[in-house]
Amino acid sequence: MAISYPVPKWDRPEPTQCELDYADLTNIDLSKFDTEEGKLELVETIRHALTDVGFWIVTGTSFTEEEIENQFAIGQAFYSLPLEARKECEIDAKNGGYLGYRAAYERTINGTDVLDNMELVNVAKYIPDYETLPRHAIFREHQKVIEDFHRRCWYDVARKLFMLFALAMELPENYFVERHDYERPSQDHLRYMMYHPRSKEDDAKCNNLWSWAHTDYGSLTLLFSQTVSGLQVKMPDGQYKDIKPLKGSIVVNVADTLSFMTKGYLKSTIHRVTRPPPDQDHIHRVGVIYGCRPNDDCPVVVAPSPLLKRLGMVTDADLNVDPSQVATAAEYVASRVKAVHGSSTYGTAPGTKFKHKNLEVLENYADVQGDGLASI
Ligand SMILES: O=C(O)CCC(=O)C(=O)O
Ligand SMILES: [Fe+2]
Repeated sequence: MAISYPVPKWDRPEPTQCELDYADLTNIDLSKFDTEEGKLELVETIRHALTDVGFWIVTGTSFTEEEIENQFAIGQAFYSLPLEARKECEIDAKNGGYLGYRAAYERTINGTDVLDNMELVNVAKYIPDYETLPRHAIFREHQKVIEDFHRRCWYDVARKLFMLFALAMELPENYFVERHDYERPSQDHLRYMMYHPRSKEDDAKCNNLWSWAHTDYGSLTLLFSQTVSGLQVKMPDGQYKDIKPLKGSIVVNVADTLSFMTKGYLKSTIHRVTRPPPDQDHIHRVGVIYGCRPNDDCPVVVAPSPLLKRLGMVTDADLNVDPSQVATAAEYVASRVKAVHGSSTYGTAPGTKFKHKNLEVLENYADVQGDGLASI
C-alpha cells in the first residue's frame, strides 16, 4: 500500500550547554512493579514522594527509545502538514471539546499583541465508543503504531501508577484504575504539541513564557522527556526549577481531578514553559504527552482513604456530598476547556477563579504569585 503520509526520522535536539537550576525529582522505576517485593518498594517510594513536588521521573517502562522517538517523529510529520490538513479535525472548544487539533496564532497573550505560539492535537483513545470519531488522515494511516503506544501509555504506565497511589493511600488497589478505565469513554488523549520559536522582543512582552504557570485539568500527565528545555516546575518553596531531560524517561505530574479526589494530598503541581535557553531558542519544540482523565461519568468526589481520614483531611461532609452538587469528570473538563480555550485571549485577570459545582481552582497562578504574567 502506498504511503501518503511518510514519517521522516526525528533527530533528538542536543541538550542545552547552558547551566540550569534543575529540580531534584524522585525516580519511580516501574521495572520493579512486577515482583511483589519490588511493588512494595515502589509503594514506599511513592508514599514518600506523594507529598513532595507532585512531579516524578518514571523509568523502566516497556517503551524503547526507538518507539518514543518514533512518536516525536509522528508529531513532527503532523506539524509539517499544511494548516488546512491539520485543521481537518479541530477541537470544539466552544462546547468544551478538547479532542482534535488546536491551532497556534489564533489568540493573543493577555494584555499584549503577541500571539500564542503553541499548537496541539489531542488523539482520542482507541475504543469501540470512539470508532466513528473523526481522526486526521495521517493518524488513520499510522493507526497501528499510534494505537499500540496510546494503549500502553495507560496499561503499562498510568494503570501501574494509579495502583501504587491507591496502595499508598490505603485504598483498594483498583480504586483509581476503575475510575480511569481505558476501555470506557473518557477525555484521555495522546497529545502531539509544537511550540514555534518567537522573537526575543515578543517573548520579552510576555515575560518569556510560552505557557503560563498552570495546573493540568485531568488526573495524571505523562510527558515524554525531551531535550529542549523550558519546562519548569514550581517547588514547594515557590522557586521554579527546570526539568532535566533524561532519555527514555517520562516526567509524570498529578493534575486537578486527582488532586480533588485526594483532597489535595496529591498535589496538582504548578508548572510553566519558558523560552528555551539561548542555544535552543531557535528550535521548533515538539512534545509528546499522554493526559489521563477520569471516566466521563465518574463523579469527582473525595476518595475514602483511611490515610486521609487519619490525617483529618477527609470529613464526613466530603464523603456525603449532595449528588446534585458533584461534577462528573466530563462536565468539569468541558466547562474548564470552554473557559480557557473558548476565548480569544490566552490569559486571565489576576486571581481569576474557575468554579464548577464542588470544584474550584485558580485559573492563572502566575498572576497571583507575581512571578509570571503579573506585569502585563
Ligand atoms: O511542553 C511542555 O513541556 C509542557 C506542556 C504542558 O504543561 C501541558 O501541555 O500541559
Ligand atoms: Fe501542563
